[in-house]
Amino acid sequence: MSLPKLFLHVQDPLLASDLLALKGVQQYELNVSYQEESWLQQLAISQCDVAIIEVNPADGDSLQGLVDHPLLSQTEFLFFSKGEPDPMLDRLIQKGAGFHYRAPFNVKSVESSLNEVFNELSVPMQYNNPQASYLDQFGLLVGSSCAMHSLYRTIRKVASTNTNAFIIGESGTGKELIANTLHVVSPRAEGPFVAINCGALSPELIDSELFGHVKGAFTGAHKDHQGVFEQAEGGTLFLDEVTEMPFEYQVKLLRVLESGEYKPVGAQQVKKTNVRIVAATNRVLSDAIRDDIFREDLYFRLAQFPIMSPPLRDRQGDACGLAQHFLAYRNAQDGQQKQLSASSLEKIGQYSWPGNVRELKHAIERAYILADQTILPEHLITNALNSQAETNKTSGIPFGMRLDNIEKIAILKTLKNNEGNRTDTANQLGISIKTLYNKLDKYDQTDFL
Ligand SMILES: Nc1ncnc2c1ncn2[C@@H]1O[C@H](COP(=O)(O)OP(=O)(O)OP(=O)(O)O)[C@@H](O)[C@H]1O
Repeated sequence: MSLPKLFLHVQDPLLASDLLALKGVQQYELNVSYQEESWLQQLAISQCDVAIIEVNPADGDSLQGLVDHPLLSQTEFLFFSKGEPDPMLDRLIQKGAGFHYRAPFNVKSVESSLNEVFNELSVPMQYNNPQASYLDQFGLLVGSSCAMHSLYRTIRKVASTNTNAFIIGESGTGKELIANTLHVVSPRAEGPFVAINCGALSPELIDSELFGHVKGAFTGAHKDHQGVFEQAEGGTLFLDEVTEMPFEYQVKLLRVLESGEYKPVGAQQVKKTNVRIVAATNRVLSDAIRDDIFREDLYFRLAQFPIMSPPLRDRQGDACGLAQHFLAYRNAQDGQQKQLSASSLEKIGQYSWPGNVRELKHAIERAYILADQTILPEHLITNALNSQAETNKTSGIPFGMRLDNIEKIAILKTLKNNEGNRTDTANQLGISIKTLYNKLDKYDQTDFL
């Protein structure tokens, strides 16, 4: 396994030599900065896990540029400064960038930070027991790759603050799980975690679903109803697919975020809200803003802390580990001993998983159903992996297969065919989008962990 990478941008020769003498530094692959170039640009290219930066007055642009840069969440920063007040640096530290050491420096205290990060990054990837999961877990997330450890550190940093977070990533990468994890490791963990899918809100009831209503507010309002803001009071409100919220409601949401107040439909009094908002989207945000699908001002309100959810293809080694993990949990559920053959694991490792963890999880679920004891490559049904096998296995439905399994396969296959588009999938299957969401939710909750 390659070594974690450390970026060093230090002008003071004494400080540099003290740092270079640390054992904690020597265990990394070292990238020393070209002093004449912006350290942010160099870092964006070298993609190091840890960055030691000695800040000087000429660094304003780099510090400013880092505030909304994905590197902020991917890299552990150790800043060194002379101690003169620097609002931009303060802002970065508040956003969880890492540590700020002020002169005179005690470089020995840097050692423990470096060791901690190094240990997290150097997880051995040994696979030995086919009946067990061997991946690391943080909150509800499973994965041992560097990308996942970087994500765990980011979540830990955001969790301790009260800021809103915006999770950006492809469909199926685990954005809801990240939001839930952020909640359970935060001081709000005792409070509720409430998730809504902004794409599935019914247009007639959206006000009431968000802000609640009082008895008699409209025909059919037989009793008071709590909206999601009230349900999530003291906890976390997860706004999934926030970019799909109707444009006019985005203004309402923005107002609530700005004022911290909302009014249930038909109520006289406003209510104060105390929730952390975590939003998510799998859209390319710049496109959504440009195409007037999503309001830029709302984006800035929500994205106090952007969190990137890495695609599965960027989590080295995790695909096989997750397959093993899902299978181990499924075996435990049914008291079974099914195993993945070596060639199946090889295929899993080679495939790019465009549908990410969801696709992998569903592939294992289907393979588990189809295989007697050993899961062979032909049991692993995904369009790209084995389209011929898919046709054979699912067009001629095996005798005795449970009806709910047949339904599941039909839904997942149609979803896959529509590249994840739920509206088209629901239309083709002749069910409402709400029913589709309910069924997908049910699969996610009952399949495995
Ligand atoms: N790191 C992980 N460890 C374990 N399970 C995971 C992980 N990431 C995702 N999953 C599982 O994959 C499925 C999809 O995850 P999730 O719904 O959180 O993805 P998403 O990014 O929110 O998808 P979408 O954008 O389509 O809503 C879920 O069943 C979830 O439990």
